[in-house]
Amino acid sequence: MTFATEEKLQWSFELANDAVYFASSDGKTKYYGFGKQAELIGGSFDQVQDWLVKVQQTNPQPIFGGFAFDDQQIDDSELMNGYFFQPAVVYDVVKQEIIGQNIDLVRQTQPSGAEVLTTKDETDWPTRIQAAIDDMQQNSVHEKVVLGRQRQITLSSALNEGKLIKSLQETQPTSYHFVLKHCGELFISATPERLVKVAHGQVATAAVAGTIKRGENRSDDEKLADELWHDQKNRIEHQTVVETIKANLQAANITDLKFPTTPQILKNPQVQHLYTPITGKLTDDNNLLGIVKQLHPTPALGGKPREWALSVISSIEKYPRGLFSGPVGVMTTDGDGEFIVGIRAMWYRNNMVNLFAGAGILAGSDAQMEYQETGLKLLPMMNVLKEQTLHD
Ligand SMILES: C=C(O[C@@H]1C=C(C(=O)O)C=C[C@H]1O)C(=O)O
Repeated sequence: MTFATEEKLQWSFELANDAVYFASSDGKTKYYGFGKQAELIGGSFDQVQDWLVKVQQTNPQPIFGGFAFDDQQIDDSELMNGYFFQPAVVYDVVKQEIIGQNIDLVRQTQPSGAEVLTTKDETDWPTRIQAAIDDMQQNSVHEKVVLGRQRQITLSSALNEGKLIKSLQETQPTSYHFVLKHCGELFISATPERLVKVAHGQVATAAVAGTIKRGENRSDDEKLADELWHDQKNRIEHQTVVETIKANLQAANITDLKFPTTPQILKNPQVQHLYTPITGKLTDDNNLLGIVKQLHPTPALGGKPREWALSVISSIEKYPRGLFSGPVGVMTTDGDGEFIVGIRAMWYRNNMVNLFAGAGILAGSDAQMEYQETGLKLLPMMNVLKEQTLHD
């Protein structure tokens, strides 16, 4: 039997009530899942762990989903407060394997793509984040907080979901892709950031923090990368993330930690980041979700100290984040799996989307420059929306 084409899999999203698409930037993982044989809404790390064991005892098949960033609730959502499900069928594109009940994938007539009708930004964001900058200038123990903003967009019609996945692949080829659909809501992310991958006892994570724009040409781009690499503010911001991840991995009993001593540069079409890959070994007294619980939120998404940063985030940000900047991903059956950080993201429902972007704020931050940086981080999803109206 021939394996389904990706085009067919993408088009099948439209029909499914519950669906998922997850692809890693290294090309080693690519799944499409449809239908639902089990679900858990809004579970804590421990509840998801218990549920996972139970569900996979009955059906040893992959589970997909995500944890909300924090405890703040989004009232009108069944997806954004945390959602996990086990699809009835999973198409493993890399292995060309079908896991679960084979279903008939029928090519649908696609709706025409959605057009952007109105856009609302939080233009008062720089003024609001200034309070956090002032606080950090006065209290040196308050080192870093990542503050986010949302762009609310109304669309002329529903999103064309087949086109959406194709656009992610074409416009964000160097990112992870994650699309989670449940009852008419979608969470979409084209993130550069892995939270943790566990495969055969090996643990891989990374610090991604510190950002600069891309250059107009190669030499300009290299100059900007060099500027980022030598910039004190960005290096401190990055080092905070590296040190915290290392300490948390040690606390999670991960051994054999390996990482380069200076950061590398990670390039996406819109921005470049400081990047430090970190690897280690899993010991018997922990597992994938245990590590996620220990790491989340890293200071790349929360801040340092963690509890202070979380309280600043909930008081300064206007709306709860939901899955934005939360751990989202897949858990396969043998304890392996991968969680990424749900950034460069948007939430769709009822012809509306919220786009999300945040930036690491330090005592030395300039609020207006951070606003511009978040503007660049909104571009991946803006580009995906733009593609909705283009003809194939
Ligand atoms: C919070 C976001 O990005 C995070 C913040 C970064 C920074 O401030 O330099 C870089 C990468 C991410 O860890 C986002 O994209 O929304």
